[in-house]
Amino acid sequence: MPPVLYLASQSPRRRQLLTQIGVTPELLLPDADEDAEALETERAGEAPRAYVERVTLNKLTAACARLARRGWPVAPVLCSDTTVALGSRILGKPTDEADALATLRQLSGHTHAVLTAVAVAVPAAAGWQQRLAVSVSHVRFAELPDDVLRAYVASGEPFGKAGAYAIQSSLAGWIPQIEGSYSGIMGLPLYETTQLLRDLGVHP
Ligand SMILES: Cc1cn([C@H]2C[C@H](O)[C@@H](COP(=O)(O)OP(=O)(O)OP(=O)(O)O)O2)c(=O)[nH]c1=O
Repeated sequence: MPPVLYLASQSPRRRQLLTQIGVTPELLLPDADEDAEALETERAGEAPRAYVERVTLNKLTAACARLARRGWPVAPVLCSDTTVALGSRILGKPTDEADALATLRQLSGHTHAVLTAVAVAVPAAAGWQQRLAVSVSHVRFAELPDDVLRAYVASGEPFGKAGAYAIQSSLAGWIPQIEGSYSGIMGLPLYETTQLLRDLGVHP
């Protein structure tokens, strides 16, 4: 029997969030020789929204190709990407401790945007039907003391996270205000995801 949904994501948070809305996905993780980072390459001058949409559709296309290559049963596929933007500047995942510290210092005392795109492909008569939605949230950080930032970076928490932080971590203690979607900031906007899955007849 094919699964209800494949989740093409290495993020344990996305799996946890999908489970929260009653979907237990089958994981469709990249093969060892796939270059997942290449799908997230930035283009000079590209706006954050265009970037997050393009990367998410890249992930989806790669996931559908993976399914076909493996000969796994055909079923709907879901992908997502989270991008942090300070104005028009994209703040990606930190490359090392210095980069994480520099990123967090830029966020300190300011409001930034968190954009999460979610895309779903469903099997159709000719290939796949694709749909995408984007959730945009705003997060305000208080002034972050340097000793707090240094300890946070030393904890390892920033790595693998867009913008070098997680809202579901201790740094939440320095966020006086968010506007938008808490689940979207974490990595999968549950309202938009539910709407897409309902529209496509995947999940009630
Ligand atoms: C801003 C923010 C990001 N994040 C995480 C969500 C994502 O996992 C990560 C952004 O990287 P993504 O490239 O969106 O996702 P990923 O590489 O972890 O997983 P995959 O591409 O396989 O789906 O940052 C949080 O967990 N909390 C936050 O508050």
